[in-house]
Amino acid sequence: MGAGKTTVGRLLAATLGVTFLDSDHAVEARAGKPVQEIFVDDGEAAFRTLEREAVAAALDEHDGVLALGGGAVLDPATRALLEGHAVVFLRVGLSDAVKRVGLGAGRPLLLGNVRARVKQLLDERTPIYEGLARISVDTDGRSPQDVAAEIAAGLDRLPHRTEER
Ligand SMILES: Nc1ncnc2c1ncn2[C@@H]1O[C@H](COP(=O)(O)OP(=O)(O)OP(=O)(O)O)[C@@H](O)[C@H]1O
Ligand SMILES: O=C(O)C1=C[C@@H](O)[C@@H](O)[C@H](O)C1
Ligand SMILES: [Mg+2]
Repeated sequence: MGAGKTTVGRLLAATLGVTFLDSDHAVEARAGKPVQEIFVDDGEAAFRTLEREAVAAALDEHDGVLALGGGAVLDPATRALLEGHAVVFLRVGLSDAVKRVGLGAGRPLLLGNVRARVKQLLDERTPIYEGLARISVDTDGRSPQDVAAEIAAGLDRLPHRTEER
């Protein structure tokens, strides 16, 4: 959270001239309410089910840049579906992440002590993100435009890019 997936993903799609989709927005469209309301009304497990379905549909139907919710890759089925895709990991350190998410509004998993929760999530998830990524980009102290430009250059260098999307 706060890595900049939504912000950078949108910029990258514009740079590449392709469409942009965010899995959180797709889940919200399916549920008819914001992510944090799904967590409160229905619980995290219900959110994760909707997220798994939304990501699977997006990978099947959408041909542009897909920004994933921060926890989407915790699901083994989602990880399997991402194989062969040009997965990008936006690396962010604790300090920049905390600055970017502020009080954590709209991010239910950060409720309570934002800094401690961000640290815990980064520690738990970084190995998973690193294991999936074809491209990793450091984002600390850099603008979203700069990060998007580095990803676009990295995609150009990936082998068999056209077959893999
Ligand atoms: N490289 C950056 N430098 C500074 N601020 C950034 C950068 N990238 C994103 N931001 C800002 O950080 C905040 C969080 O970014 P964003 O919502 O894109 O993160 P996210 O990874 O999509 O988070 P989530 O997992 O909650 O969906 C936004 O206010 C955004 O403008
Ligand atoms: O990191 C997470 O688990 C989450 C990140 C957000 O994108 C949302 O998908 C939701 O708030 C959960
Ligand atoms: Mg996002």
